[in-house]
Amino acid sequence: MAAPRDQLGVLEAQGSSGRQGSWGVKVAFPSDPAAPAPLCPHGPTLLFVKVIQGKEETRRFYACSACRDRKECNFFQWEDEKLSEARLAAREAHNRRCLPPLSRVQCVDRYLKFIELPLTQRKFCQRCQQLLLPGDWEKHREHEVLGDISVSQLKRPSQLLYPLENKKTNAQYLFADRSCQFLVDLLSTLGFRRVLCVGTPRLHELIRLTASGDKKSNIKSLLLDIDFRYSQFYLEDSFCHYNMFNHHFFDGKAALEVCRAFLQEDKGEGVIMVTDPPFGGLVEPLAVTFKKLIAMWKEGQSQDDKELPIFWIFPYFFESRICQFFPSFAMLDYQVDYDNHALYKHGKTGRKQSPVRIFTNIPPSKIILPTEEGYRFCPLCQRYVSTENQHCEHCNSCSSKDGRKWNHCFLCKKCVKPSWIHCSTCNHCTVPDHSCEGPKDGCFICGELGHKRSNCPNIPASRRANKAVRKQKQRKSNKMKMETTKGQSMNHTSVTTRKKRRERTHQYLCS
Ligand SMILES: C[S@@+](CC[C@H](N)C(=O)[O-])C[C@H]1O[C@@H](n2cnc3c(N)ncnc32)[C@H](O)[C@@H]1O
Ligand SMILES: [Zn+2]
Ligand SMILES: [Zn+2]
Ligand SMILES: [Zn+2]
Ligand SMILES: [Zn+2]
Ligand SMILES: [Zn+2]
Ligand SMILES: [Zn+2]
Repeated sequence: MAAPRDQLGVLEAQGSSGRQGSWGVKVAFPSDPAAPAPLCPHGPTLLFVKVIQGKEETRRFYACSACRDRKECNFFQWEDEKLSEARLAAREAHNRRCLPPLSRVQCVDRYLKFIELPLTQRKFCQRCQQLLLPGDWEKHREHEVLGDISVSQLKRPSQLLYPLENKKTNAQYLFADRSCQFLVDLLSTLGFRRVLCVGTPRLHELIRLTASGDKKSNIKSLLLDIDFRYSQFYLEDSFCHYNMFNHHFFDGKAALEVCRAFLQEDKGEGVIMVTDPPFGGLVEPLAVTFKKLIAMWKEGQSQDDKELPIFWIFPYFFESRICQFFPSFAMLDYQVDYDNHALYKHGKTGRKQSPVRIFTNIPPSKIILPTEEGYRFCPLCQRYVSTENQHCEHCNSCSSKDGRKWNHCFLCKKCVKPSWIHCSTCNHCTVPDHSCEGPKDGCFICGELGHKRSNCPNIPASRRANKAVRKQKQRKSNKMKMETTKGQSMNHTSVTTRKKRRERTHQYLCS
């Protein structure tokens, strides 16, 4: 039974489903909305439908909401499939086996014991990604163990833990200091007192660090993340093990109430949600989840017309898709940089321009972008824009999306990328080396003209990034091979060990 699971997300961006030449899967609505979705270890599954050439297949199926790779979670069930009692029992047993090794309460208990230990007894197993109490030492004797874990290390778990970079689940790309500091300063300038961090562990820790160091900016933060390792470092009121694709709290009602209380404190005043989901994730289930968090915040609100302030960090080519669900959102020009993403990081090793932006319902006029990093204020648009993003008098806006100067096309009546030309056969602007023969010569993925499969905005960013990273790695590896022949040997062991270590930790965390 082949589940078309790996194609998830292809149809997602820009609402491309239904176009000729497209294929993939999209989220569907259950025929019976009252019937609960079957559960996988990551909570309620989502209903998907396969779409080929714009046509939805009739048979729909449930699959994991969080993992876009069957290797990570292989849940599959046709919508109309009836399971035997035995299979249902086996599934329940599997879900139970996949529970984290420790309950939330046990984690907190261990953490409290750990911080009581003298420095010399505070150890962290790098292989198991776990803080060790003296009773655990023997079991980890042969593992790589870090000693003398200081309080400042405990306060920066995102630096102690290695990022889970598996693209199809965690895609844990951590903010570069510059972007993280910018966000913290901005939140403080805007006067927020509480931040609900959904999938932003590094921002969460920087907010807490800033608050403990500076009494004037005493912002509180609550982290919701699927990465269970973080539960070792926080008490119940500052971390919830959570799945943002189905609004599932792994620790049940108690955790949900922590989140509710956090959102509704001070009658909901002074709180903002900041989220940076995995880029390969589907926008629709995320939007459904965020609307549930908004509703939770609204319950505690007296004024109906207010909106929960949100920063949703995502690549710019998802603009139309995000605005479809949140019409009041605007995209800021600020380019968010990451530490561990070869393409989305600033400077020499990354490309200069990160495609990741902030989408928000806070008026852009209130958000000051740093002029020393190449932003300027446009008095006509009443917002900060990239310096090269010039105001187009015909569009009456600073129209560039990617930070470069775009050119106005009078025939298309809009600004277009600088490399594009107006093709009189196609009757619109597009890349110069296109073929004018119609949809079959357009993009293989979405059928649109103007870009090729490799640049399709409908491929999740992560996939494209992967490809570019693979290319980069290939180049590097070719270079290394050349160097090897010059007498150097490659260290295969370290790569294998790292891979094994990751697999083991993944078992510990997710299965
Ligand atoms: C792109 S990273 C963002 C990290 C952020 N840039 C930072 O530095 O704080 C995505 C984050 O979302 C988390 N995540 C991935 N899938 C998730 C899910 N289904 N539910 C909740 N969190 C998830 C990852 O563990 C990771 O921390
Ligand atoms: Zn799952
Ligand atoms: Zn260990
Ligand atoms: Zn302007
Ligand atoms: Zn224009
Ligand atoms: Zn044109
Ligand atoms: Zn043409």
